[in-house]
Amino acid sequence: MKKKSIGISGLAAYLPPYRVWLEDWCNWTGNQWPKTREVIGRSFRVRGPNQSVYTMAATAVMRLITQYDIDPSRVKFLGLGTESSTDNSAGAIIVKGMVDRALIAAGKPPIARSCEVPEFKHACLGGVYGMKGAIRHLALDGAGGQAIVVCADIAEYARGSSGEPTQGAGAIAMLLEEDPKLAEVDLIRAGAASDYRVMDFRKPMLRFCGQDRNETHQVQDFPVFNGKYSTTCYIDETLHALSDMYEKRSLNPIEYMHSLKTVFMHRPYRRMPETGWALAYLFALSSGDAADRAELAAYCYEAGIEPNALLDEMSSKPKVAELASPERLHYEAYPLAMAVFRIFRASRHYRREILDKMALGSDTMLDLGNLYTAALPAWMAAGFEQALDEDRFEVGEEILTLGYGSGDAAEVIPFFMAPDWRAASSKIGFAGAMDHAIDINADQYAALHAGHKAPGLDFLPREEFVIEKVGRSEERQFQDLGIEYYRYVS
Ligand SMILES: CC(C)(COP(=O)([O-])OP(=O)([O-])OC[C@H]1O[C@@H](n2cnc3c(N)ncnc32)[C@H](O)[C@@H]1OP(=O)([O-])[O-])[C@@H](O)C(=O)NCCC(=O)NCCSC(=O)C[C@@](C)(O)CC(=O)[O-]
Repeated sequence: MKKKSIGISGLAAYLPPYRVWLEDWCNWTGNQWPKTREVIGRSFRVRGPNQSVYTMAATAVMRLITQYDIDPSRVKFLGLGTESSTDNSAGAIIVKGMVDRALIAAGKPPIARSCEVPEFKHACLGGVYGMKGAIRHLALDGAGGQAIVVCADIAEYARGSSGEPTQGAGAIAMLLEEDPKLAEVDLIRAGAASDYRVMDFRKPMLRFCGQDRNETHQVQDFPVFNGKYSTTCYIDETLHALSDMYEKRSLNPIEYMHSLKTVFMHRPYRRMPETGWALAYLFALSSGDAADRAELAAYCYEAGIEPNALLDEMSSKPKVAELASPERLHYEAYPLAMAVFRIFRASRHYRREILDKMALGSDTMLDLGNLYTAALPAWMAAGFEQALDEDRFEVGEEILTLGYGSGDAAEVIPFFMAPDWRAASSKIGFAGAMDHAIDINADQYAALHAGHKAPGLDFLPREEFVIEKVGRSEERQFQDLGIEYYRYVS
């Protein structure tokens, strides 16, 4: 049986307008701007008082339907990937309800009545799992239809925590179908990994107890996390997912890495994907030919490390979950490899092998912070748009995507650029979605962060969903406590 070509035909974005410049934030908080610029980025967005993960998701879906002229009655799968949902029962059906009402009000047909509406949760990987679910749907019972997956999140961290400069908010919707216009997503040639990591980054419900949310009803969703340990988990899990893919495809890791021109990864902040890909490169050198091993040995000698000791460490398969204790959280899983990595980072090869492969869209990403599930698709959207401007992809070219979600799990999925990728990329409109921004000051940031109304922000929404009111009734005859009621502002 011939394998069906299924993948992505379109992408659309929504970002809340409220923007914090990290240089300003450094001045407000006494953090170092040179470090923040190098490690984290330039700015991030904050959700507004009338916004939730559902308003952002539904606005991105409306944009996708409009930009790609989708017939909603053909959409039989609407998946929501998020870790910021505020309803523990309903999920994507909320988004469907909002979009249907706005479509009907505009004289258009609603999304199919027979549409499936799952929500996918696994930290930042929920959107990738949603995309895989949609592809499997299109390959089986949903054949011939279309699917939409929307990834939406609000990444908010407690003030004063190490995660605060990595905040962000936004949503990316993707259209999936057979014979995709943008890129085929090849699940058969993908790799996966998962391992329980206790408390690298979690969101236990206990955090909500005692929150007084009377003013805007927004629940504060600050994670319980251990920054350094979370980066160790990211690196280890992405290495395992890559190994799975190499094995499945009988790839020579270093030859494969050299052959790729573009990589998009989960991006919680600027440095994380660079470090992850660079570690993968060093591991790949270790199983390469004599020249590759000589390159690795050169970095080892400069770092004062015996190459054989590094090779032993690389094959040691450390049990990262055993570092999940207060005494061991700061240990490196691969201490020698990390020391060699710092030498490699300063070498002339680093730009060619690491940074150049992540260049597409990466300047735009400096202004996004962490979008959790939407971080990887946002980078793809920004990257495809830049690739179109610079005519960078060949039809059939392989692009590697690497998703990661704390807790943790990773997915490495190859994309192959479709014949129509240029026309499909021209409709993404990512730069336009970024354009709309309102710079906020320290007081406004403090208010929005605390879930209060911000003084002096008189933004009038247009062509987007807002929360009109939040239910308060807990009567025996009628209950709607905490239910958000939405309006599409046309
Ligand atoms: C990531 C941390 C821990 C960093 O927190 P930190 O306190 O900035 O850490 P640091 O002090 O160790 O500094 C980091 C780097 O800055 C460098 N540095 C120092 N000074 C300068 C300077 N002047 N110029 C240039 N660089 C400078 C310093 O050398 C170091 O580089 P290294 O060599 O170790 O790579 C923090 O941002 C954090 O806690 N973030 C939140 C957690 C996070 O994002 N983890 C990422 C992996 S987990 C993940 O991606 C999943 C997630 C978070 O998205 C959630 C989900 O899946 O749902």
